[in-house]
Amino acid sequence: MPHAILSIDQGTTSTRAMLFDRAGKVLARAQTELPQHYPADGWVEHDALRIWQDTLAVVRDALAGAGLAATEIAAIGVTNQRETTVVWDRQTGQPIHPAIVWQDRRTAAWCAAHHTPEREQWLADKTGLLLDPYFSASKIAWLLDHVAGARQRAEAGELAFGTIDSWLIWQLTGGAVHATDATNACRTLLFNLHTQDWDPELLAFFGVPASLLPQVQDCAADYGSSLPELFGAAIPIRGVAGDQQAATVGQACFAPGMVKSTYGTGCFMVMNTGSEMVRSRNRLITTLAYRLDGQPTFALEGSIFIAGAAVQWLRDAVKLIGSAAESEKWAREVDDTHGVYLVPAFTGLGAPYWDPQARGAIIGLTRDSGIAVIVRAALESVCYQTRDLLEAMRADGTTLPAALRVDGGMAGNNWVMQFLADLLDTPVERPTITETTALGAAYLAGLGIGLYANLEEISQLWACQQHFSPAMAAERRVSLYDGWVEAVSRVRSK
Ligand SMILES: Nc1ncnc2c1ncn2[C@@H]1O[C@H](COP(=O)(O)OP(=O)(O)O)[C@@H](O)[C@H]1O
Ligand SMILES: O=P(O)(O)OC[C@H](O)CO
Repeated sequence: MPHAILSIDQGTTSTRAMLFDRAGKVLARAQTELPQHYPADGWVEHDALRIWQDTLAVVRDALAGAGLAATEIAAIGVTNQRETTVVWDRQTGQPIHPAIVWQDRRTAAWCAAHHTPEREQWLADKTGLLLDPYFSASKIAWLLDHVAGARQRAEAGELAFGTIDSWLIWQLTGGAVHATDATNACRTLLFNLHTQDWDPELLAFFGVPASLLPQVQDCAADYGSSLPELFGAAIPIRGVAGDQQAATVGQACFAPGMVKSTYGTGCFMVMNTGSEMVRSRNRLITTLAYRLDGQPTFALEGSIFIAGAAVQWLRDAVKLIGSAAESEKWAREVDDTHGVYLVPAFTGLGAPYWDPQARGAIIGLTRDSGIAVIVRAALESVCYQTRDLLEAMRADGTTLPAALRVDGGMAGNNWVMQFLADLLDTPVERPTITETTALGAAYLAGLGIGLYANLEEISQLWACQQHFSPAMAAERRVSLYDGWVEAVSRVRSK
């Protein structure tokens, strides 16, 4: 059997293809940026056909880069930005509207109008989620209500819904397979974590006809094969997971209590809770880590909307730095921010606050506060927000991890990783391969095609590139975090 695995990683800002060998070594990669469309305040859209064309292009580039033919690829793994919603015509394969992206807030008023404490509880009990525009269901309902004729066509069975994984699988298989995996399904607000299937009561509440929905499968399963004419030969599609769940697999967080934290534009922290569906009392999400052989493995997730984006803001909006990497040099220039805190609530606050009305602030400025202090405060804010999530997990009664496994662009900043270890009083570990999202999808596809016998084999492949040990005095750690809690309280709207 061929030993290379192709991973398609369709993210919010880019589409990439990576080829891995069985040991997880990168053989080739190709990437292209994805344009963002903001047609109205709070609206964010993607061109779904462009996503498909970009996917074809990066896969072909990666194959050419590695000098491999499609016949030398054992399987395809697909991972994707989650929640983003596409509805298309089953006959023509044409989307009826641009994709509505996870960040899109157009259904905020609908969610607010339907919010009652009882309903929040009902939804959380079934789905582990909150009634928030972030998740797919209200986006689907919006499309059915605002695109002319869409509701009748959906009821007649003419339309299909999918998150980006389903959309790409449909296109890759020429419309033969309309499927999604359980980790993507559980981000829609339509999927019942207990029954592990679509829930008729939820479909009725959101007004979504069952005929729109893809079949829900395990993360390592048979998703058909790519059409032979696309890449020169058919390639089996055997692995699928949402990007944060794929990163959890790529980080080999397979034991309960293991946590990975991904620092890209935002930060997503996922704690494996095993077969136990831990219900957060602190506004974390209960979600799936993965589902294999019909067995769900659950997780607690905290989502922070602004992490690396705070560094982009320093670079692009206020122009204090010339590059993201330069932030590290500035942070090392001062030994303290002397009470200055930057709360990057640019788009409200995510977990555990869920406060869409909060806005950002810099607090505690004096005449001595220069560029270094402000840059350092921005980097520190990412660590304080991570501590907020760990505190919420601690308050939910989970055992805190022995070490935090990190990845994503910002994990390359050694100063941030050391401050993170200090502030959490927990070791931070950065793996040799930081493209853990693509790697996780490749591992799932490898499991699906039989290249790996089990998760144990995969966990042997994880290797630490750098370990950051906590070294801060307890007193300082406590007083710094107290200052952050006070700073957040000053920007909150409720
Ligand atoms: N050395 C660095 N220090 C701080 N932030 C960084 C550094 N390198 C990259 N970043 C930040 O990481 C983000 C890019 O990470 P990436 O994982 O590619 O994100 P995404 O997949 O969300 O687009 C950017 O927001 C950038 O500002
Ligand atoms: O594409 P990313 O890496 O920004 O991840 C997006 C998340 O899946 C949204 O829930």
